[in-house]
Amino acid sequence: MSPHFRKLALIGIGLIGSSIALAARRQGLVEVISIATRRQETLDEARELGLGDIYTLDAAEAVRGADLVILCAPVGAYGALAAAIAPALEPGAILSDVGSVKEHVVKVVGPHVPAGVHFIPGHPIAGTEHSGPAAGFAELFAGRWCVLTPGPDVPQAATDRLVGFWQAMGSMVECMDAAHHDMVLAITSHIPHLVAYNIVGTVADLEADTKSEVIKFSASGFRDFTRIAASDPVMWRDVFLTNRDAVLEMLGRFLEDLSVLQRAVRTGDGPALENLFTRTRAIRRSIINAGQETEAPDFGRPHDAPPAPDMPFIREHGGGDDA
Ligand SMILES: NC(=O)C1=CN([C@@H]2O[C@H](COP(=O)(O)OP(=O)(O)OC[C@H]3O[C@@H](n4cnc5c(N)ncnc54)[C@H](O)[C@@H]3O)[C@@H](O)[C@H]2O)C=CC1
Ligand SMILES: O=C(O)C(=O)Cc1ccc(O)cc1
Repeated sequence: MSPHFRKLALIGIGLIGSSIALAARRQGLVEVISIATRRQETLDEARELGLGDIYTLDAAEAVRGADLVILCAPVGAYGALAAAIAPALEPGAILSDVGSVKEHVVKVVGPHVPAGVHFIPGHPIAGTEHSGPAAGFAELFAGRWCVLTPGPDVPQAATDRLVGFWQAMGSMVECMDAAHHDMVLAITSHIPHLVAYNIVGTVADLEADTKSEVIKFSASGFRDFTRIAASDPVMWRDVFLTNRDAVLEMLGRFLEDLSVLQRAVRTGDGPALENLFTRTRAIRRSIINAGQETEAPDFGRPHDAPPAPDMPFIREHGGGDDA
């Protein structure tokens, strides 16, 4: 099944939309890229960066004649966007997205999808704390997972085509149920971001003199949190508004475990602390050994940076039979 598309429409052109534009173009996966944004300023920036071929403020106009449409805006905008583009979607087209939550997307986009259009929600588990059209880079998806959550009515051939598209951009692809995705991502991505926003927020609320001391002497642990807590406020607001149940479920467990740790610290329970820290160190090592992370993550390369030195990774792990 060819991962090649005639016309790719990207609705929203921030970090993820621009990275798809650059990667799809570099891999020769599309003939024409049309880009729609809400604001003229963002559209002008995308044009200056040469990310596409057609630029418009009208999302319906952008999707006309497209055989692949990917929503790349914050998930809170998806319902209105789906309603706007629905009448212009071509029969046989694939409609997908990149949102960090999936059940909500199925709920707000699904009802607008016309018969004959194949709706396959997606989520590349790859990103940085940067946003906007200039933040994207073609290697963003290399060696990273992309989750697809096709419904039962989607023809296998359409799913295979989209799997091929992501693999050709270097991703490893897995299909799963939307609710399962949301539960897994709540603990692996959403709660870590909430914790980072919280710890940096705690520092932000300290008295001025203590705060400047913290910033002056911040060790790498706190600095790592500040990177995550610099992530896009609107995007993350929407994640927590739309994945509420799974986040609350996982937050409940997290707080229970934090209470256990609090008790261990209060009672001076060294073995309990050492035991946990030994188990968590093993998790980090298993992630490194699985090849999903390097000791020094290379997030945030600018879009015009030279190809990442680990690009052969694409051939080893992506574009193969991971789906
Ligand atoms: N930032 C990250 O690391 C990752 C983000 N995602 C998902 O990708 C999507 C886009 O995120 P980013 O590219 O990081 O965001 P971004 O903030 O860099 O870009 C979003 C773009 O969406 C457009 N937009 C914003 N509001 C809109 C509206 N109301 N209607 C139409 N267009 C609108 C604008 O063109 C804006 O540039 C989100 O749904 C997010 O959950 C998925 C994986 C990683
Ligand atoms: O920058 C980071 O550390 C991230 O965690 C990037 C990220 C953000 C949101 C997603 O849905 C997937 C990946």
